[in-house]
Amino acid sequence: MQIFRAHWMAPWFNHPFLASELTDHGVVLHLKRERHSVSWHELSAPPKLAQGRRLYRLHLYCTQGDIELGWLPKVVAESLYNAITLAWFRFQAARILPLAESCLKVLEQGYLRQSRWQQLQQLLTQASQFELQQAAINWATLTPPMGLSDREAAALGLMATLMAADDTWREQCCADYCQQMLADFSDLFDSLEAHPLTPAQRLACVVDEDHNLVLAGAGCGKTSVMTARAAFLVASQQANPEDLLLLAFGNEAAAEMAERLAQQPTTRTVKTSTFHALGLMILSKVNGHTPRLSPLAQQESARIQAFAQWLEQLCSEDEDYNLRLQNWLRLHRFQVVPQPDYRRVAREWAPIVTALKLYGEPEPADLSSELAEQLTLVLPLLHRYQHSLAEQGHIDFDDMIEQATELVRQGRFTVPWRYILVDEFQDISAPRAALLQALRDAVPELSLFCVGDDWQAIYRFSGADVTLTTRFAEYFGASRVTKLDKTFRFNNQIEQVASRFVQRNPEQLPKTLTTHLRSNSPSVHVLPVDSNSQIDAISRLLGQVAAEQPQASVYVLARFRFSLPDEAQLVAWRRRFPSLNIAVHTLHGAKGKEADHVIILGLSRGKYGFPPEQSATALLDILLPEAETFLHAEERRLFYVGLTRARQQVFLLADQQIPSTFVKELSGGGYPGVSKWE
Ligand SMILES: Nc1ncnc2c1ncn2[C@@H]1O[C@H](COP(=O)(O)OP(=O)(O)OP(=O)(O)O)[C@@H](O)[C@H]1O
Repeated sequence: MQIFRAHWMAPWFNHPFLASELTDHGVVLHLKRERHSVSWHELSAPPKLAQGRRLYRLHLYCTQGDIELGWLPKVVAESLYNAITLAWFRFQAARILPLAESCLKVLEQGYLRQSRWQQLQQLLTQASQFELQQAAINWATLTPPMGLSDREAAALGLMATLMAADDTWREQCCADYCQQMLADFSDLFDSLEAHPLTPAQRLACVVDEDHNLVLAGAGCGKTSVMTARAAFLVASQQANPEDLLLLAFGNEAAAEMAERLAQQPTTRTVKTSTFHALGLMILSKVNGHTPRLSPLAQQESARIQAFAQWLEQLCSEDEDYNLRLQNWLRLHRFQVVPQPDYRRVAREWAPIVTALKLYGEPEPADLSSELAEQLTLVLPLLHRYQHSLAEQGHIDFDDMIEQATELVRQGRFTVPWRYILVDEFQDISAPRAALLQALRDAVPELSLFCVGDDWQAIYRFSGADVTLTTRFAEYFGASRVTKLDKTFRFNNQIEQVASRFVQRNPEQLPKTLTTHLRSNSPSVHVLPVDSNSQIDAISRLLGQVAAEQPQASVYVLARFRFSLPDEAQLVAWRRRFPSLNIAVHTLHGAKGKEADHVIILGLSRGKYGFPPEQSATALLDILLPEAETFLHAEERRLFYVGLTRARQQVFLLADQQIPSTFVKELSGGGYPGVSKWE
C-alpha cells in the first residue's frame, strides 16, 4: 500500500495530518493521535489541489464536511491528487455502470422516440433517487482522468452527455439516426421499386417516432412508402416480418398491398389485413370461435331490403307513424303515391341509423323541429335493427371493432406486432382509431405509421373523422409528421387546378405539391353536353383518345353508381376500342386508382347532381363528428379525388342546362389550367 506523507515539518507546526493511504474502500488519513477513514462513497466530488507558498493543499469534498490535507510537498501532492482522482472516478464508474448500460440499451434501440427519451429520463431520475450523492455530481463539468478503462470512460462519458441532454440533443440524435439509415440503406431505397424513391419518401420510411403520420398529396407514392418502410424495417433488422401489420380499409387495397409486399422476398410473409378482418381475428382468437356476422352488415343490399321492410311494417302497424312518415316524405319530395318508395328512404336513412348507433342520439337542443321529427321516424329503425341482431345472435362491423378494442384493452388478446402501418388514414373513424390506440397501448414499443391525405377524406358520411388526421398529435400523443409533396401521377396543369380547387376550403391543411410531369397546355377540359347525350360524348372522346394514344387507359367516373354507363355499354365500348383499357367506377370506388384519361359525367345540379343537393343529409351531419362549416366540403374533396385519378387529361361532362356548381366554378375564370370546349 502506498503511503503519501506530509512534509516532515508538519508535526512541528502542530499540523494534525501526517500521511494518507488509499484502500479499496477509500482514503485512510493518519492523524497525530488517530486514524480517520473517508470512504469513496463519502466523497461527493474529485479532490482539488491548491498551491501554497511552498507546499500544497489537497481539498476533499466530503458529505460529512470538507477536509483539507495540508503540508504536502509538490511531488506527494500531485501523486496523491492523481491517485484519489483516479480511484474516485473508478468507484463512480463502477456504480454508474449498470445505469449506463440500461441507458445504452434504450439508445441502441434506434430512433430516439419520445417514449424512449422518457424512459432515459426516468432511468436517470430513479438512479438519482437511490443514489442521492450521484445526483449532486454534475458529470458534464468533470473531465475523467487518464487511466480509466474504455468501459469506465464510456460509462462516465455517457452519463456526462445524458445529464446535459435536452430536447435539442434528442432532435440531433433523431436526425443523426435518419442520416445514418438513409446512407446505410440507400441501395435498398434505390432498387425496391421500378423507380428510386425520392428523398422525402426515404425520410418518411426511416423516421420512427411512437406515432408517425405521413401526409401526402394524390399520386405522391403513398403505397410505395408503405411497402418500402416494411422492407426497410426488416432489412435494418429492427423487425422480423411477423412483427409487422399493414392495415387497409378495403379488401382491394389490402390485397394490392399484399401483392406489392410479396414482390420482395423479405416482406413476403408480412401480414396485411383490413380493419374488419383484424377485428374478426381478435374476437375469434380470444373467444375461441368465429363471431356470427350479420348478413345485414355484410351486404348493403340486404340491409336496405331489411330497413325497407321494417319501414313498411312500422307504417302498417302504427297509423300515427304512417301519417308522420308520409308527411315527412311529401315535404322532402319523396314519392308517396301509390305507396312510398320504402327502398329509397331506407337507402338514404341507412347511414343515419349507422351514425345513431355509433355516436348516440344528438342533443335535442341541436335539432330543429323538422329534424327532431325525422329522428323520431328513424329511431324505430335502429331499435328494430338492434333487436334483429340480438335475436339472431349476430353482430355487425361496428360491434366487432368495439368488442375487439375492449378485448385488447383488457389484455385478453396478445398483440404480436411492434409496427402497425395504416393506409388511407384520412378515412379512419373514431372507433377504429380507438382500436389502434388500444393496440398501441398494449405494447409499449409499438410504433404506429399512418399514411394519409386530408384532401382525399371522402368517408365522413360513414363515420370517418378527418380531424384524426388534421389533429393527429392531439389524439395520439408524441408524433412526427413527414410530408410527401411530389406527385408522379399528373402534370402541373392538373395539379394547379386540383390543388386550388380543394384548398378553397380553408380548413384543408395547406400543401404545395410539385409535379414530376409538366405540360404547357391545359389538361382539364369542360365539355358542356345535353344530359341525354353523355354516352355519345363519351364515345367521341374515346374515339379521339384511341386515335391519338391507342394503348391508353380511360376511367369513366360518376358521383352515383346509377349514373354510370351500364355493363352492356361498357362491353360495346370495349369492342369498338379494343386497344383502350376502359373501366367505369364511382368516384368513391376510384380512390387509390389511376388512368391516363378520366371522364367525369353527371356534372349537374340537383339532388343527384355533383355536389348532390340533398336536404336528407342534414340529420346525418349533426350526428357525425365535427360538422364542417364549408359548404359541400366533402363533395369538394371527392371531386378532387376524381380530378387526380388522371395521369394526362380530365374531361368534365357538364350538364348544359343545369351545370354543376363545381364546374361553373372551374370554368368561370380563376382556373387558368381549365379549357372550355364549346
Ligand atoms: N419515387 C417515384 N418515382 C417515380 N414514380 C413514382 C415514385 N413513387 C411513386 N411513383 C408512381 O406514382 C404513382 C402514384 O403512386 P401511388 O399510387 O402509390 O400514389 P398514392 O399517393 O397512393 O396516390 P393516391 O392517394 O392518389 O391514390 C404510381 O404510378 C407510382 O408508381
